[in-house]
Amino acid sequence: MGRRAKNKQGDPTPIESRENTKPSQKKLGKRKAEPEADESKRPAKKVKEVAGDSKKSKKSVNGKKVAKKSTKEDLKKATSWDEEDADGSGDGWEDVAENADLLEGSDDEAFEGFTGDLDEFDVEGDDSPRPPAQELDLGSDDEDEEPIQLTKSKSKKSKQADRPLKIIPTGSDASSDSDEDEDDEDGPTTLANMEARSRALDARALREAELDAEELQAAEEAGEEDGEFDEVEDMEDEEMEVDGEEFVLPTAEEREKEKHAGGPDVHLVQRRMRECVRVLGHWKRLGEKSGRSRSEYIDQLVSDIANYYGYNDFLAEKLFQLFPVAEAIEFFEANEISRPVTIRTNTLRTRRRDLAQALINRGVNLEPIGKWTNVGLQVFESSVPIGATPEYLAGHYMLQAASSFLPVIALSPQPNERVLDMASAPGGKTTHMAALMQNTGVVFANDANKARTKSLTANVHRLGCKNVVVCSYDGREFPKVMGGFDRVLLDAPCSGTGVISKDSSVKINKSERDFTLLSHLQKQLILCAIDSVNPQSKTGGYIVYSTCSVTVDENEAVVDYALRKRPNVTLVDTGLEFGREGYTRYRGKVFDDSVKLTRRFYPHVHNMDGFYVAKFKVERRTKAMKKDASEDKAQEQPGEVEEAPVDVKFDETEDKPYLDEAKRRRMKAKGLRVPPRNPVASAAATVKASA
Ligand SMILES: C[S@@+](CC[C@H](N)C(=O)[O-])C[C@H]1O[C@@H](n2cnc3c(N)ncnc32)[C@H](O)[C@@H]1O
Repeated sequence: MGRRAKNKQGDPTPIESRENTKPSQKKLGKRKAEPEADESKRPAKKVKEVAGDSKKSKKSVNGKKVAKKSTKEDLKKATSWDEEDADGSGDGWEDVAENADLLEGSDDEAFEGFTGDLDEFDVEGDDSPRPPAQELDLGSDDEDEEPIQLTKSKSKKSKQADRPLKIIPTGSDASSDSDEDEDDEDGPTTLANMEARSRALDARALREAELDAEELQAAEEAGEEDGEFDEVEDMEDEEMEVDGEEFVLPTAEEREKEKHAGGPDVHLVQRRMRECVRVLGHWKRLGEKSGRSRSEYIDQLVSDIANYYGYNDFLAEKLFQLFPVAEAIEFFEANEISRPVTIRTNTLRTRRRDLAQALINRGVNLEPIGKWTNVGLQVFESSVPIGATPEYLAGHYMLQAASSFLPVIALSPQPNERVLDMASAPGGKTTHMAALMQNTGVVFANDANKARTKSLTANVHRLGCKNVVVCSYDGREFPKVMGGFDRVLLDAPCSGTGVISKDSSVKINKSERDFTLLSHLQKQLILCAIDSVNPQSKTGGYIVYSTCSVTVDENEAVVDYALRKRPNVTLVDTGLEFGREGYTRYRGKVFDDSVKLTRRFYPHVHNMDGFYVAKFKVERRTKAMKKDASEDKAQEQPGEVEEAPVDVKFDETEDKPYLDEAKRRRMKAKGLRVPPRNPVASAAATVKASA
């Protein structure tokens, strides 16, 4: 079976953006049409954008070098949070796209600039928390309210006009509302009709997605046995010729030569990518004719993707493998575009409609994100910096990526519960949970990085969360430190491959070793998170595991590991209305069938950061479970599944190389002489972890 076919995943998402179903040739074609001067600089520019260290950037096209693969040895450095905010200075800027126009202004500047009167925002005392967020309904429940004219949104062209208009809407809420949705399209958007407008957009997107899906299906059924998009047939002959010459795929040697000569011309790269996508998408018809193997085309395409978008070869291939060929290009393209700026209303301080009104009055052009959240607002443009408004300073909202609402919605913490946020800084999700719990119960907000707890604490105070206790332990010390929680959120440290659009350094600084170490840390943390839950909780007994990464090693592999090591947990529905199913098979790995209950989110599909969410229910351990675990073990394929001891946390032999590595790092940090690595042990660890 071809590589693409192996990797292909069915699309369970009810809606996909129109872009998602377009073959990538179009996108690449568009690039071709762009001015040459800009184009030739593009890869180098991308690399230059890498935060803070343009010298890292080396190898590229046209003689420009793109950065060497990272040689970071340190797991800490492998994670996205350190690079983002190692000094904890990112107060309130949790997971937010860097959009200079909208977000400019540091916190300090913002405080200096604040001269307003907080009373005007009708801030309720913290002692009388607002009703739970679920009860808020923007617009429709308040017909007497004076409609607020969003004149700006009608008269000005949004800066986001070139992107899919909305963050992905839900598929389930469109059809029944269609009449009302269509209604009064041309009138001004008011707070009263905002929700309906939002639904209308959702409904339209659904209809378009359905049409796209139908078209796609029709195209597939129309005889393209290859199973990929077939809309370029007419262009076939034209495309096969490049500058009057027939396109010929370079050999591996030619590719090497080309690299040594300083990299290919950017136009050549574009053309080749287009050709490779086209041939791979029509393999039966075009592949055989080419006389080359599918893997030769794939190697060329991956190499060109790395070059064109500025990734190291390893990461380009790793991400490429996640998708069918044409979709992979969509993913890489989406990583070049910022996601929409979004804010979360802090319902401990205000209501969404009041916040919207206050911000509209300040010249902010915004809309509800979509029906799936009743606290989110998408900011299209603003004449004031969104991170420095009086409302921001008064804690009426958190600048927060839409994707990071998802794990909290899935966990759904209830009032009066005892909740652990195991890796919580800078606190976007902690403060969301505190609000859902209406400032009752207690949220233990933990983060191993003490520096980052500063911004966490600042946010907790700013947003008026009174039920939060901040602490700083290594998450792996739980439940020894504390256990018996009703719910636990593990928003795990990860590689950040879902947030490349906001941190492009990920493109070049992640190596295979980083993924190995991260996956191992995540596996350790998830077991500790599970063990910290009180299985007898009357109201809960849940854990949510999430990452802002799209790799399988950090997501399904971790979840599957937890299922194997802890027979007392089961995956349950996340309750999220959209998102693709988690993989149950991936490149020879087979995961538990229930892993399909987990959800994946992608920039090119949902117009959100790449994200992953899994929800577990934790039950009491019974003797039968222990027995089952050993029976399961007996049935395991040799070499495929690790031992699943119920009482033992980690297999020390298996973990020894990692533990040694951690010890080396600690010694290094203390300035002690570090013993040389045991090459046999490290190699064994790498082999085992990648098996
Ligand atoms: C993805 S960020 C968390 C973002 C946070 N949940 C939020 O919503 O604002 C991951 C966090 O894990 C923390 N971390 C890394 N290793 C950890 C460990 N072993 N135990 C606990 N926290 C850890 C990092 O300091 C980082 O703040």
